[in-house]
Amino acid sequence: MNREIDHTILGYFKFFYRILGNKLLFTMLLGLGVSFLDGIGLAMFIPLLQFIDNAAAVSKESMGGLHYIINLFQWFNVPVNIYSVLGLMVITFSVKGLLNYFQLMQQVNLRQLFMVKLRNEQTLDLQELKYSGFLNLDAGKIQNTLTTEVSRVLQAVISFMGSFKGLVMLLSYLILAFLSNWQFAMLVVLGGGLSNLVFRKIFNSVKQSSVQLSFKGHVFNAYIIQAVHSFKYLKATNYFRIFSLKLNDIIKQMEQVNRKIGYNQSITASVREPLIILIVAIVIILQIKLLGSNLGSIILSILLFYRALVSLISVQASWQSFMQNVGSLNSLEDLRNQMQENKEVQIEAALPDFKKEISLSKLDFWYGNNHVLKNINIDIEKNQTIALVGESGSGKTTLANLITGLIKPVNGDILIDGKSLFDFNLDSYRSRIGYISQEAVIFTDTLFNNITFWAEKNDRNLQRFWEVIAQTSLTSFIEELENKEDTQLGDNGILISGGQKQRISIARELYKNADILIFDEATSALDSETERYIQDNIEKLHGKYTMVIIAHRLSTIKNADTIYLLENGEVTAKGNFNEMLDSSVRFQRMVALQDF
Ligand SMILES: Nc1ncnc2c1ncn2[C@@H]1O[C@H](COP(=O)(O)OP(=O)(O)OP(=O)(O)O)[C@@H](O)[C@H]1O
Repeated sequence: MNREIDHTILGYFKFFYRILGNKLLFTMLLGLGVSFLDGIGLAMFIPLLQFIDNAAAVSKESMGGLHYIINLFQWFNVPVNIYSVLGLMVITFSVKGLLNYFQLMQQVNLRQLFMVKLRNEQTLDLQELKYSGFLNLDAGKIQNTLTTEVSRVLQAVISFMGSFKGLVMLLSYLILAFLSNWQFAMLVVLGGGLSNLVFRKIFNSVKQSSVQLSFKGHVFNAYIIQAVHSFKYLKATNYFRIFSLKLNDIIKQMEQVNRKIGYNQSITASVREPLIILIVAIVIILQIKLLGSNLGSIILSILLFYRALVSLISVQASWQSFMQNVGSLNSLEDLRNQMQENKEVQIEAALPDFKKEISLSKLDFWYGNNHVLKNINIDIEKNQTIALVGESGSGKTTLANLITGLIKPVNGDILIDGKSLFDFNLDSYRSRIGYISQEAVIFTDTLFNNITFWAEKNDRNLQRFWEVIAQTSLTSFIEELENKEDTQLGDNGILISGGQKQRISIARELYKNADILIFDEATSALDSETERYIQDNIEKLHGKYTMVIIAHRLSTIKNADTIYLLENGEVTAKGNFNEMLDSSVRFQRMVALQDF
């Protein structure tokens, strides 16, 4: 179900409530309690006024409706004296402090919970995303949303709660101010309301900038990913200079938006106080000149308003901070919607053990208008090795993607022991697949974890680890390393060659003990000698695993049980190596070109 951000206060509340549930309400309620106690504490100043020297000037008239507070003391049979009033004040502010402490602690817990929930939700969405959906998503957007935007959403929720707390404080002071002198209060509130119109315009502009900032962040991240990924190429060709110009440009654009937000913040932060003081000043003059009140009668209201104004400033500051980050709520929901629309539907029934064969039956596949695979019929018997050959773009990788269930055929079916693969849980099928691709996959972790995929380091697993290391001729390489299997690989690890990376990738799949091994140009980065060695090892697996080998180097597939020649998405010849040499002129030419 698609979720849209409803840009109203209730809409924002619903968004945060969906993630935090009643814990959000509880924290807000604590905030309410703090504000309430603050109001009560402040109200204690009123009886205190009775004890100042000129008690007559600040008597009943100056307190307006608040003189009832004094009656309250009498009602509870507490003598109204300086000790009882001060004592109550100390108690009220102490309880307020305690409640404030709980509220702040709760807020810390809430932040933690919020980040964990959001990040886990996003991780799950990414995990459940289907491959075709992933191809249509922008990598920059994914990265930016999962890192920067999530932090901005956290800032947004903190500012949102801050605004609420400030608002409650503001309201409690306003109520006290109204009780004290309603005419004065009315005029100040009117002036305050008018001043808010000015801020409203600025808030809207900040909101728009916030959305722009999210978008620019996606683009920036996409460029950064490309710069890191293609660093070698950009460096070797001196294209980095031109690429940097593009990066500089987007950095400049982001900074312009940030600057606009900053300028707005500077204006509002500096204008707020003088504007409010101006309003109060006008109201005081109006009150004295037009309504004929004396200053003594509004002194209490001024005190209350002073506190109310401090709260108003804090509400406005929190709201502005919320607006600066509100664009991230859109990004988050937008990406979430895209991921949900492209979620892979997983059927519960796990695939039973694969016993006889995988049949690709009358498969057709299109990428847009490009008819990439046409009426493919291939049977892969258990523990047999098939090879897919053909020129670049003939559809070999697409076929491998179909076999792994990463993409679904447009027509036809993939049958496992006669049953459609798509009637079973695809993850249960993929758990049995080992995929060794053209680009070796290495994670930033130790060699042991890279190969065992974070298995527990016990004797059994270590023994298995060294077995697959031997199978992939990595033993001497690892034994020469200072930290052996604990050597760090990946970005911050040691530099390893393309061939070593590929052997590590192969070792990982052998460790996994997959049923079906798919080698997509897996030995392309190896020198002839290592290739032969690995080839011998793959040969040793022949008959033990079901293997699909995609290879340009035909020497790699000499012993495959069946070779399929793909031309423009069609199988134009099949057979073992010698049969292919006899039957396919195209295959003969390919072999001749490779100087066997
Ligand atoms: N994600 C994609 N979106 C659109 N078209 C694609 C996509 N991936 C591949 N194609 C197209 O599908 C066709 C087959 O590509 P595929 O990668 O399967 O070929 P291949 O035989 O594996 O090539 P190579 O040997 O160069 O890896 C090509 O025309 C390619 O342009």
